[in-house]
Amino acid sequence: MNETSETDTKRFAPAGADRNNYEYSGSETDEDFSKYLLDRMKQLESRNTLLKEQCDQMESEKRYVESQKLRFEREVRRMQAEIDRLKTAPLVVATVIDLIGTDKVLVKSSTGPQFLVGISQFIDDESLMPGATVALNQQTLAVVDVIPFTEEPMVNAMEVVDPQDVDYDQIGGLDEQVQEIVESVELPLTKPEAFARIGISPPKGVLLYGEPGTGKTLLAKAVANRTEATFIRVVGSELIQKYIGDGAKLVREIFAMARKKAPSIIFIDELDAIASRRLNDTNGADREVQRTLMQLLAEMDGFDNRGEVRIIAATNRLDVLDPAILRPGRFDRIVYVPMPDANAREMILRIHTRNMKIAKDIDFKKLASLAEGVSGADLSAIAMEAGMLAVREDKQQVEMEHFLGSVKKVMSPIKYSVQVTTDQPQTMFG
Ligand SMILES: Nc1ncnc2c1ncn2[C@@H]1O[C@H](COP(=O)(O)OP(=O)(O)OP(=O)(O)O)[C@@H](O)[C@H]1O
Repeated sequence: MNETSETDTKRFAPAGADRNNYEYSGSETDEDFSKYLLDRMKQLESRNTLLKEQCDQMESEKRYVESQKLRFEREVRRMQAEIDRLKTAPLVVATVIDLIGTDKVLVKSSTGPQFLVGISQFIDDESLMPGATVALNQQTLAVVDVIPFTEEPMVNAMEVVDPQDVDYDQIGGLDEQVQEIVESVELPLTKPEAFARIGISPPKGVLLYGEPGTGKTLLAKAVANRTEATFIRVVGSELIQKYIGDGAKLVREIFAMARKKAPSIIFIDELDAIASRRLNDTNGADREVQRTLMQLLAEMDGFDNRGEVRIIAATNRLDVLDPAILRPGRFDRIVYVPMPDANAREMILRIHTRNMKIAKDIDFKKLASLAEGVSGADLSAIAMEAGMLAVREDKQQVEMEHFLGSVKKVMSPIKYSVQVTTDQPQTMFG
């Protein structure tokens, strides 16, 4: 320690002494100096520990930040993909009309015009056939996808009814109408050669019109049963309301299905919902109705009169129908289905009580005259209600009094509604 240099002496100067002017005099002991060094080492060690701890903490923060970075990078990639997806141009939907050679196809776009377009190499040749629905690239109009044919939405819009038990003898008072239906629907399906022999085309469609519950559906079911045809029932209002935007497509699919299941009868109930006269100020809903109607007209124009698909439509409002639907070649048989007169009412009551146990003295004539102004559906309700009264009284058979009670019950809403309509103006105008 005696050889300690001048700088060292300055550095080891005791605390509190003036370090620059300090002269090592040799009076300080080596012991003091070792103590000083020990203190200094302890200080440095604790400082080192502290820095190590800080370093560990920084390391773990770094790892956390790195994992966050990865997470955000993934999120950015996902958002980018979403933006790209949203930016891609929509595909145009079209129907294949014909295949031209191996690499061209004639399509009719959903907006109307026809195009001769190319086919993407990824398209399976087998699925590309006339009638298939395809997606076209918006710029090149090349076919990029074949949309699978689905019967699913249609199954809900229409009913394939089994009209097993309905026959003409269950229809009361509509002999003329039955005759019309036999000529225009039954015979073309069962004896097409008779028409060919004479050289005339049977009507494609029959339009039944009349009040609700007068037997229009019943007529259609009976003819379907006679001809053993598939009976497809479509309700016009459902076509529009339930399948907004899809009405036209459904009409197409319904006809496709009818052809597949031929012989078949398409029964369009509430035709007025899709075929009412067009108004000038067309809103979205009207346009939808129009598209559906146009598709119906196109389908009717497109199929062969002598084919095995017949159309029967029904409406309560002939007056609101678009004249286009009544043009020759479409619904060219228009049949009025009237409310039953007294004779018809008697007949309908007899039909609906056929399978009931009734007393021998039932005066059907009297019941029919009492039930003036009621429809076939009401008469069916009268028979059912009389049966219910007999059951309630635990009777062995249905008596005249039950029928009288039931006529009164079923008639009361009719009387009420007549009263309301005649009373109303009086109340309104004092
Ligand atoms: N002429 C009739 N002969 C026998 N039963 C009838 C007759 N008319 C109606 N009915 C009875 O009323 C029920 C309902 O009739 P249907 O569904 O055929 O009426 P619709 O004219 O098609 O009515 P909507 O216009 O409301 O569709 C039938 O199932 C049948 O029981």
